[in-house]
Amino acid sequence: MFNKLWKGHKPLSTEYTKEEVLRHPIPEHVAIIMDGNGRWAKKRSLPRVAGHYEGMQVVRKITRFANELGIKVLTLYAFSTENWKRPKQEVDYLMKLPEQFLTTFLPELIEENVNVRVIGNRDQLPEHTRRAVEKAMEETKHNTGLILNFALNYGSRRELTYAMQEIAKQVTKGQLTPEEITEDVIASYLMTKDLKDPDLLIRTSGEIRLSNFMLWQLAYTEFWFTDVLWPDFTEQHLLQAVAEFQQRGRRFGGV
Ligand SMILES: Cc1cc(N2CCCCCC2)n2ncc(-c3ccc(F)cc3)c2n1
Repeated sequence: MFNKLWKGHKPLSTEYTKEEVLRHPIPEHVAIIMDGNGRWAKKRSLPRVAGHYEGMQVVRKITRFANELGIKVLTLYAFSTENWKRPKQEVDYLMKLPEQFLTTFLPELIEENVNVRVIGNRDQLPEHTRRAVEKAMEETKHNTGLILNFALNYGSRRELTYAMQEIAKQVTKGQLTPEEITEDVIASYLMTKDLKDPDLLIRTSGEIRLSNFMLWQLAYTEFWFTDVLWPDFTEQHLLQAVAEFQQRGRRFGGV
């Protein structure tokens, strides 16, 4: 696969302050493809899993800062349906991270009124992983602060395929006519049915593709790419992404 690197993004040229960013509307839903963890480790002659571990620390830091900024939903692409193809040792390590993250940070997340959610196919997760995420979802389901939404074993095409199958069943049963299949009906069959679409998508590490992530939901989302590797992503990078989002005039297809 020809990996076209995103050269359009200059290094952090303009420093933004939290106060400046808070003077303008904050994107309600920010989605992040947290890429570059393996490369971060390779640059330091470390094993790939060291990059994943470091990336997990950044998840905590950025979650806290997103909450401070008043972002309502933060969706993080933690594991795709394609990631099962990675070496078994790496997949086994990755499947331990949800548990490790929640064991360490769930008390703080509860303290900060964060509502943990997961989109993706949980049936295929190891029992210990599924148990950890379902416990966190249960223990935070009444929290009304930031929705921290992990995409875990998530694939957009699988999500769309399942939605179409369920809608077709409704039509077969005579409970839905083809004319009644509207965009809102389709959206109501997606895993993100309770969430508004992302306003801003961030992808790190210079890759410029969606990688089977929220293909329906990102129809009108602003994209912000950076060459920064996820383990090096800081609050200042999030401020820059939000500030640049605020400077763009979104038209939702209009003029
Ligand atoms: C598989 C995986 C990988 C993972 N990485 C760390 C971040 C960079 C991306 C790859 C590695 N992180 N980070 C946090 C979680 C997680 C998932 C669900 C949950 F409820 C709580 C935490 C996670 N899960």
